[in-house]
Amino acid sequence: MFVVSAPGKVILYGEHAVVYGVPAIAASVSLHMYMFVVDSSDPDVIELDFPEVGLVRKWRRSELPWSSVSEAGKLHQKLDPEVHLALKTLLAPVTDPFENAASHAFLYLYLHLCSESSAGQRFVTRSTLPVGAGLGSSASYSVGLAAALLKLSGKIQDPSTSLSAENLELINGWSFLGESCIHGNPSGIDNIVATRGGAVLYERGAAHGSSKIEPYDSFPPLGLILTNTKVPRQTSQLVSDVGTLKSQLPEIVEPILNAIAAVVSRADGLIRSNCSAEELNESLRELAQINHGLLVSLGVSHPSLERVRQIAHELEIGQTKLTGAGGGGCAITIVDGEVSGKRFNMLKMALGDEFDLFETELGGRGVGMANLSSSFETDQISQLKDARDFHELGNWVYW
Ligand SMILES: Nc1ncnc2c1ncn2[C@@H]1O[C@H](COP(=O)(O)OP(=O)(O)O)[C@@H](O)[C@H]1O
Ligand SMILES: C[C@@](O)(CCOP(=O)(O)O)CC(=O)O
Ligand SMILES: [Mg+2]
Repeated sequence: MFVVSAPGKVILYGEHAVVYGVPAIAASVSLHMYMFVVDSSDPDVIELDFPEVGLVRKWRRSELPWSSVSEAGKLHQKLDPEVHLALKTLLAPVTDPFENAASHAFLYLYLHLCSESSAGQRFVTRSTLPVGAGLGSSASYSVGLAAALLKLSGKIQDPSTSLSAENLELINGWSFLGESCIHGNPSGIDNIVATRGGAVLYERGAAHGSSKIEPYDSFPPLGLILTNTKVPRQTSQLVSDVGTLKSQLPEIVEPILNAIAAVVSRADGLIRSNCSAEELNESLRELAQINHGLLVSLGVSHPSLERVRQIAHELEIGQTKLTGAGGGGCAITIVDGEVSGKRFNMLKMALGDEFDLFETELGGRGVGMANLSSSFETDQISQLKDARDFHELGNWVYW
């Protein structure tokens, strides 16, 4: 019995454009997805219990489309269309899009990493991250899933003190395929941040393995408020809408993507420079405003996100930008100076209960795993409340 965890992320600059090879800047957040792997009551059955997406499901291993899996597909470079299709057919009766996507990613990785003769297991998730809100819950789920199945299948040996660079590469590669099942066309930035943690400048490469990752050794301690508009949306739809706009109006969309690239390049230069904290904060706020405007012109904002922007502006709290795929979900406000309880509460009161506000630390640890003691009972999972409860479950190993 063991548990794995992976963090969510915020994209500070460059979302959407990153899908088309423009660099982007992202950092992990201190909200996590946890996946518990415990023995199933029936040795022939795999059971999923994912309360955040309302998924409770069981499959006999013999029902799964093992014959569609090829050895080449196991090299995890891109989705194998045959397995993808077999799973679409198997999951056609699952009409809820969240449940369908989570089951699809699970079974795709399970078929490739485990075998028909593996023992029965039960997989239970718990997440402190909002799902479908722009904070990379799909990537933290995919990273946790990849880590859990790689450990279960022995492809990652039980690590004693830390995960190796090879372990990390395996987890990141397989989690990208999980993200591909959920998103269709992910850039890879979310899964890299959920895997390695910290903060990075990421640029998607044209070929597998050619993406560039430039970590930040020290990321500025930005005062950041996260606001969840609670307007549901799916990243796959928003990414596909931007793709359609790009193919219909390339002469308009390409210059917007180039402008986003210039915003990211300017922000990267500033973060790596030794300019004063004040100058940095002011410039990063200005760049957030420009980046948001460019995302609006790509059609991925939402009236609820504009409301957060307007209120934060009226209260002179800072500059707000959507983060992640937009269309609802979360906004980040880069605060003018430090986040004080007073400013946080002012924004919270003005926005009201329709919105959830969080403070988060940027740049924490990536994927982790811990063995559970033999006395651990699955009933305990639903009683775990905060990061400390999860941390105390065992000796966690990280990268
Ligand atoms: N805790 C979880 N358990 C199961 N599936 C999850 C979980 N968190 C996220 N997912 C999957 O990720 C999808 C949401 O991803 P997405 O639309 O990219 O939003 P975001 O990544 O911004 O939260 C859900 O449909 C579900 O398939
Ligand atoms: C829009 C995009 O840039 C980020 C999506 O993030 P999220 O799923 O909304 O957390 C897509 C991607 O990079 O894969
Ligand atoms: Mg996502």
